[in-house]
Amino acid sequence: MSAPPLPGYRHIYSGKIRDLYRPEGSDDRLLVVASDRISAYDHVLDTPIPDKGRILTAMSLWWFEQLADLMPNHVVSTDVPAAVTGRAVLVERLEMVPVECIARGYLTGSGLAEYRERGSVCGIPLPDGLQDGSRLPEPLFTPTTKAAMGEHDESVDFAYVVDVVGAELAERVRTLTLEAYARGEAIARERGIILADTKFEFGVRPDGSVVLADEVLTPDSSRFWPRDQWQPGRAQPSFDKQFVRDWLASPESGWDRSSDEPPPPLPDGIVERTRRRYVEAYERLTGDTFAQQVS
Ligand SMILES: N#Cc1c(N)ncnc1-c1cnn(CCN2CCOCC2)c1
Repeated sequence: MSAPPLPGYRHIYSGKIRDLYRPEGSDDRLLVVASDRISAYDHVLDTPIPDKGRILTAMSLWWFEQLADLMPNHVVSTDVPAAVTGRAVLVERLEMVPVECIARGYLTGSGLAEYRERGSVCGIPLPDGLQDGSRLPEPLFTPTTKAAMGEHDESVDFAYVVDVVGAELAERVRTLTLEAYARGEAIARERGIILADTKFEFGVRPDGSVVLADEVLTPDSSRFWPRDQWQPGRAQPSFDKQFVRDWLASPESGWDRSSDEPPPPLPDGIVERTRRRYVEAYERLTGDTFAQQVS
């Protein structure tokens, strides 16, 4: 699903999963459009997951509301072109903070690798004996650079953030990151989902206020684990992507993950079961029914 042409909007950027447009004649608004694309093993798959863009857009909007008493956000309107209805949001154009603001409540992925090498994550020392999936003594602010498309973000320490954006803004985004994560983790936990870690992006308004931007607390910006299967000491199953990962790693796919070959198309059954996991995550978190659009 490539970025669709939208009359009245100029396409300005394509990420792995989402696309950015600017409304013609406006310099203070952007349109963020979520596709049905899904990534796995660092590849964007050829097979879309129907409704994924709509489900994650609805989930992000719901999270913005859950966090609205803690911080302002960039959402302006969901009155968007019919071609992208339900999977696009009109937002304030902000001066983006050039750092990925990551909160970790659990140790895994690159954080675990750094811990095993140095006993710390982003320069923050951690106790001995932590395993893959261990809950951290307290959530950590573990920022990274914003790498160019196709490159990997690099972990940085808080001093780097201070150097890049100044002490006041660095403190502010760290505080907001940890507050938003704590709120999200508590809400998700009550509903059977562990939010192991998440990535926020912030922007700054002309008046200097710091605003929550991008998407928030979705399975694309966070690790979602089923709480009832949490077991430190091993890789945790992904709430949303495990069917895809397991099939791609199975002999049935015929794919060699270590090769340079792109992954094969997904079977219909894997697509449908994955779609249902996104719907389940949305309905568990919000308590609402996801209304599939009849296009
Ligand atoms: N959100 C937002 C936002 C904003 N409100 N104001 C100015 N710039 C941005 C912006 C520009 N790029 N990105 C990186 C993430 N993108 C999100 C959309 O999809 C593509 C990737 C954020």
